[in-house]
Amino acid sequence: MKNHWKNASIPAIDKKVGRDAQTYIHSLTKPVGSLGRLEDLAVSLASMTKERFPTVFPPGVLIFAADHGIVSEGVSAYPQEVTGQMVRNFLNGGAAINVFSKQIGAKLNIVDIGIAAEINSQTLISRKVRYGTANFLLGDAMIREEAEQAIDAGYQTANEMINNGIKCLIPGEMGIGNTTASSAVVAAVSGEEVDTLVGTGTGIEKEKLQIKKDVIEKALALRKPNGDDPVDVLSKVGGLEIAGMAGAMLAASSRSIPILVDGFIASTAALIAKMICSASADYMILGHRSAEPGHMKVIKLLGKEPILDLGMRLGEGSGAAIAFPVLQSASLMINEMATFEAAQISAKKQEGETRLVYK
Ligand SMILES: O=C(O)c1ccc[n+]([C@@H]2O[C@H](COP(=O)([O-])O)[C@@H](O)[C@H]2O)c1
Ligand SMILES: Cc1cc2nc[nH]c2cc1C
Repeated sequence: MKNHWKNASIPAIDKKVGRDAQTYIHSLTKPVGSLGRLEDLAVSLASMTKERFPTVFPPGVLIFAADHGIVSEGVSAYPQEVTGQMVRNFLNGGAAINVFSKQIGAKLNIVDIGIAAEINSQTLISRKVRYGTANFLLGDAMIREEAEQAIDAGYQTANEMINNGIKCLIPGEMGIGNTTASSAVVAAVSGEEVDTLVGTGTGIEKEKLQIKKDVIEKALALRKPNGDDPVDVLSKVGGLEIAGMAGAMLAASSRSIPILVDGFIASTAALIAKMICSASADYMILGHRSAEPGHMKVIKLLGKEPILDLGMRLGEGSGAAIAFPVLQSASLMINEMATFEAAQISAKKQEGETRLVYK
């Protein structure tokens, strides 16, 4: 098995292009700094793409779907079959991410990286590593080679979308039980108390929440993942879609393509990608803050401020897709606004005044 991602090299972001973009933004027809974080986003996009006039269109939404053996411990509000059923919904165009992908003009690809069922479809990309992970309370979720293979599937499928012209990657996921796997992964790599990380996921009741916390604590004690080894953590308590998204992020960063990161599960994958190669994080922009409590911790570890905070907790890449128009505004601003010089507007502020003065 070839692991393409192991040979990847991630170029440094170009801070000089970022500084040039910042200077140029100051010459646009608006009071200095008045577009707030939109200006910072434009500078980040310039440094990532190495283009003074960065483009993020078209975006590509790449969804990884997989199942989780841990679901048999009663940690989700929904049965395992919903993963495959929702994938059919994606293929039929009826899910939230279909609607939002269409709204933002995104290309949308769905990858079966480990659904515990057979789905026959021409449009589903089949990169099944195994039929769901094993119940990680009873044994490792998967073997190390499978985690590596899943990272590679993500790396390759993202590279294909980039070859086909996407300018911004939105990795998404579908996997009943994956908030349990993500909480376990974050606890393992951060050393944070499980109690502070675990949330209700798809909407479990109080009693189930306690079971979920106990299951994760017991599993971490039994599996003993090495928090310094991201592939070990993935294989012991992780998930195939988390590995796939991490691989996709490694691919995008190696190609200087900005990554718009979704909620708790996608951010957990971002953390894994960052552990594999820290330079990958320089290409990540957080789309939104999920309602899942563990996301707060992951956001802190990634050291970035999410664009939106809408109380969303759907997954599928949906929060990032919703944030995409903001990123697009940043790109269009620097690409299309007139400079003071071109519009013949005096750029000089009068003492105590911020109004523009027309010549
Ligand atoms: O992205 C998030 O922040 C998020 C938070 C809670 C739930 N989800 C979605 O819900 C599923 C996992 O929830 P659960 O309760 O089955 O672990 C999975 O398909 C995710 O896409 C996603
Ligand atoms: C219906 C449904 C849709 C989802 N999309 C992402 N995770 C999900 C979980 C459920 C249960």
